[in-house]
Amino acid sequence: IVLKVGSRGKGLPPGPPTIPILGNAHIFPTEFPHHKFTEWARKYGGLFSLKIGNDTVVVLTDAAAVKELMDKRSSTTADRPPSYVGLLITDGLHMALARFTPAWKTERRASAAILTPRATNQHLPIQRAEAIQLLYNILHSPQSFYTDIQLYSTSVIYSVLHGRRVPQYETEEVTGFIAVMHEWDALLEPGAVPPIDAIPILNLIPERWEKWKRDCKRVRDLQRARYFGLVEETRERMRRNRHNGSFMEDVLERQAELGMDDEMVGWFGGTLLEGATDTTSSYIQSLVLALVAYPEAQKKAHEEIDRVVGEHRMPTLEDLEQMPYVRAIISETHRFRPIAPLGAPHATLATEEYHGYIIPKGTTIFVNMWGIFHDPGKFTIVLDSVQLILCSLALFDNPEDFIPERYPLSENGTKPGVDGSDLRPTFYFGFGRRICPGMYLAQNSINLNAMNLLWAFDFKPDIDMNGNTIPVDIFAYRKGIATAPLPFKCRITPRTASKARIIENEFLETADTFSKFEVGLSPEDKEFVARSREHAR
Ligand code: HEM
Repeated sequence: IVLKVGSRGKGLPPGPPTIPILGNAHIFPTEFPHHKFTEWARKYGGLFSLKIGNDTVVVLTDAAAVKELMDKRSSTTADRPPSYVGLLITDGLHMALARFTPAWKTERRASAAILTPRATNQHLPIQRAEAIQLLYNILHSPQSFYTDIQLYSTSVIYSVLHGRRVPQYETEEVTGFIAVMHEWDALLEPGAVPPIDAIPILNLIPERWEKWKRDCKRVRDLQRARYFGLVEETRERMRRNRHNGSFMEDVLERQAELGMDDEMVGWFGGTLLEGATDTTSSYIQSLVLALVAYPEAQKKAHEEIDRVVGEHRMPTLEDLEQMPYVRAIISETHRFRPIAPLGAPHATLATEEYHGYIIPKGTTIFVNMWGIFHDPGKFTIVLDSVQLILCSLALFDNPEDFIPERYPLSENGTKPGVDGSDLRPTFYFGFGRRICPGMYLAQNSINLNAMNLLWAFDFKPDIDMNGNTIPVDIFAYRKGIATAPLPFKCRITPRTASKARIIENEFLETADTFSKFEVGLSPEDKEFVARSREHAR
């Protein structure tokens, strides 16, 4: 019986050879697992399995299987694998980690009512104002573009959720929040804590010998203080009739109708805050990285945006309709560097069968987005005659390159002749009932910032003291379920003096939009806001 633990049972999809008891645990990748999973997918197929002790993991690197199992059969694949750390820190109330529980369903319902395309459009003015703030910050201190992008995504979601913006990166609301969130991410990394979900007996080790348990407690206390404090601040403002149309006001007004107690409201707000920040900033940072690394694509986008928008005004969301190349750049950034290369793990609520394979109840499923979108069989393209000659008239395998030209050729960027209909443009936002509830809000942020940044700036590699170019490293990414480029340097300059002037003027006009969100600021932040407006005048 012991020897059977860890073995791949009959009917499971194939996978790497197992050893007794551990199964594949000894070879489970702990860093950038999407690379190893992609290698295994090429060897074992679009549906392969791993055994971790008695637990089963299935990895999907086949878009048709994803469509069928994750979207169409979502009623049985919408669970999450158990997370002891998640339970310890958030009592199972973190929407992104929660199992398929009544609490998750309640939070999901609450987000669906408020994060629809129509509802998110109400938040466009603050997104637009923060996007102008980002341009202004980059214009004046281009070297801190990386943290200014993080400031953008944090401030937008603070305003949307709690009606209270954060005006500078250095403020505790940004740096403290990001530090704790990264500590929390580290605790969720495979291997960071003993495998209590698979071997519950390990939980009997007393807390004084388990640093990770003390870390969980500290993270829990810090997160509760922030998230619950923010809800209390919003509640207090509502008591004083100082409503400003924020998302949490709506939740608090409908709290009883939504069936949410105070604990749930606190963690709900916290989950949305976490879900919105690193993801949006990671996307924009990857976009900048790609523009620096691929000047030809940047040049074409500049030409298009100049043709459609011109010199004398900033782009608006409506302009995007007329900019197929900029739209292609937006899609290609998702494909080139998906922010969650393995999505977020789902788990099965019942046994499923697919193409003769058995996927038992309780299986963890990863969608290998990296492997799907970096498949040379699907994403090889030929650009033009010059490249054809360079490649000796052969198709070259280039999913690793940033080539927006894929998109005008097919909706999902697959090479001509390959059926990409199992993919969809929102694939990067997840699947079935678990699809990202912040998708529309995120898309507005992405579209606004992609257009603004391309309209306003030239992005070039940094140069050293001797004037030599320092190329960016397009592979230097942070570990974790949600990745981001590591901080990098580049030169960002305004494309024309008149565009710089427009940014200055538009920045002054944001004061009106910002005023209702500049509540509860610390004295330092208030002074910072007053100083930067004065300086702009
Ligand atoms: C570029 C931006 C973003 C990307 C690429 C992204 C992507 C994703 C992905 C892949 C998932 C996992 C879905 C699944 O399990 O199948 C997810 C879940 C989630 N996202 Fe996003 N997201 C983004 C922005 C946002 C924003 C702005 C918010 C909040 C307003 C948000 C809140 C969440 C939440 C709460 C979940 C968990 C949903 C659940 O488990 O039911 N995300 N996101």
